[in-house]
Parts: sequence; structure tokens; C-alpha cells
Amino acid sequence: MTTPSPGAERPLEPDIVTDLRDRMTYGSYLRLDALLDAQVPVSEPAHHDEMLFIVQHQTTELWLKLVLHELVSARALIAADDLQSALKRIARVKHVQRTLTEQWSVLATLTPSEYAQFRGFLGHASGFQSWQYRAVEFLLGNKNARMLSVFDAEPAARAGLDRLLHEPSVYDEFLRYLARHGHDVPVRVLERDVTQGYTLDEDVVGTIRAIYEDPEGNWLAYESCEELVDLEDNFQLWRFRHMKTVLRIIGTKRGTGGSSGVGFLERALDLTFFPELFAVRTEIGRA
Ligand code: HEM
Ligand SMILES: N[C@@H](CC(=O)c1ccccc1NC=O)C(=O)O
Repeated sequence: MTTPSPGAERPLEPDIVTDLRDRMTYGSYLRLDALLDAQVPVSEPAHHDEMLFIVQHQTTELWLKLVLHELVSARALIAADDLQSALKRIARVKHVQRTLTEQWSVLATLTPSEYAQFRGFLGHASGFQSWQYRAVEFLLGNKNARMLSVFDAEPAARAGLDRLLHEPSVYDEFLRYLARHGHDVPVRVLERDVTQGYTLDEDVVGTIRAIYEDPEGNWLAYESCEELVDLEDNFQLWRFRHMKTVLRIIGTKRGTGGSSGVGFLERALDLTFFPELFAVRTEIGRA
């Protein structure tokens, strides 16, 4: 084998298609014109590091689009008793979450001095106004109608969120699945007002405990519980990295969205989507 020398031209294989007139191409299929035209800095003169800031947010929104696509599908599959397929969707979401959590290290290369030079151009814009992020929170059960008010000027986003607010979450559907498959789930839980955030029910802890005390007898339900725990764990890791990245970039300044800043993000770490799945850990092995 000879190693090609650095300056050597790599020959094109003879069958590479080069006449692409009137054919679908990479760029046309992926709408790269629109996608790559969408990075528009607002700082004047344009600050070098604003590109990083924009790309970081846009890639996050693209991944959130996939997360929503998968979670909406997972919820429908659970409702249709196809838990296996739902778990495949959730497995994919978990990989996306890991990518999103890792991605914070790219933004962490933005220093406080660099960010301070263009932060003022962002006005009151804030991640708090990300409708896709709010949609994921709603789908996972962290419902809060007050979060809708920031979308008054975006009717399509508001309508989509309002619909999700009134629909059962992934966890609501999981508990209904358990009830359909012989597990004790109180009617008050099955018929709860799904526009409200989900709160712990002691009887459901007992139901989950029974599943954890006999994994072999409840394999699919048991595995599903653990997948949901992974999902929440990953979500918390993303929140934690966000909070820590914000701390290193703006310290404890107030947020552009009007919140207290890091304090607000820290409080979000106390939230739990699937309270019984965590409460059961304290019970297991107890008399
Ligand atoms: C320099 C980088 C960043 C800073 C300083 C920052 C700061 C903040 C602050 C202070 C808040 C609280 C709301 C407010 O008052 O504005 C917030 C919320 C939020 N940020 Fe960021 N952020 C940064 C990057 C990002 C990125 C890259 C994303 C990804 C999309 C993001 C997504 C969010 C979301 C979704 C919320 C709402 C969280 C919730 O409601 O629990 N942020 N951010
Ligand atoms: N809330 C941030 C600003 C910010 O990060 C941001 C601004 C515009 C669009 C998205 C943003 N990302 C997350 O909050 C701040 O207080 O500096």
C-alpha cells in the first residue's frame, strides 16, 4: 500500500454524479439555503462570538424538534399499548439529551467579557421564550398555564402549547397503561385534571413498588420505569449544565427574560416529572 502524498489530488471515481441540474441535491433536500441563511447577528458591529451563541441555540432547537417528534410518538404508542416501540423512541431521546448536555461545553468557551459585548443587543429575548422547550416540559408533565403568557405574540406557538397543556403527558399515558395491564392506579390519578402539574400520589408509589419488587414478573413495566428515570435524570443534567454555564458567563445578574437569573434556574432543579419513580427508591427493601 502506498500512502498518498499530502499534495496529491484525490481522483474522483468515474461514477460520481456531477450533472445535478433538475435533480434533488444535498442542499435542496436539506433546505440549506434557508437553514444557513438563518444566522443573523444583531450586534453592531457584529461581534465575532455572536455566531457561536446563535448556532448553539439553533442546534438546540433542531434537536428539540426531534425530541418533540419522538415524545409525541412515544405517548401515542403507550396509549396504543405498544410499549416496546415507545421505549425505542425514548432510547433515541436519551441520546439526544446527552448530546445537548455535552454541547454546553462549546458555549462555555464564551467568556463573560465576550458575552457582555453583545448581551445588550438581545433586549428581553430569552430561552424562557422557547416554545419547543416548554412543549417538552409539558409533554413530560411539568404543566404550568402561566408559562403561556410569554407566547401571546406568537399565536401558533401559543395554540400548540395550549393543546399540549390540555392533553395527557407521557407519564399520564404510562399510568393509564399500567391500569389497563392490571396494576392498581387510583381513579383520581387516571381522571386527574391534566392541565395541572403532576403531583405525587402515595398509592401510586405502592404500585410502582410492587413492580420493582418483582422485576421478572413485570419486565416491560419495570424497564419502562427505568427508562423514564433515565429521561428525567438526563433532563436534570441539562438543566444543571445550563445553570452552571449561566453562572460562569453572567454570574448572578438578572436574566434578560426578567427572572432572578441563576436563582430561578436553580429552583428548576427541584422539579420532578415522575415523582413516584424516585420516591420508590426510598421504599425498596423496607419492611
Ligand atoms: C450565555 C448563554 C446563556 C445565558 C446567560 C442564559 C441565561 C438564562 C437565564 C438567566 C434564564 C432565566 C430566564 C431569564 O430571566 O432570562 C434562562 C432560561 C432559559 N434558557 Fe438560557 N441562557 C443561556 C443559553 C441558553 C441556551 C444555549 C439555551 C438553549 C436553547 C437556553 C435555554 C433556556 C431555556 C429553555 C430557559 C427556560 C428555562 C426554564 O423555564 O426552566 N439558554 N437562560
Ligand atoms: N437569558 C440570557 C439571554 C439568553 O441567553 C438568550 C437571549 C436570546 C435568545 C436566547 C437566549 N438563551 C437563553 O436564555 C441572559 O440573561 O443573558
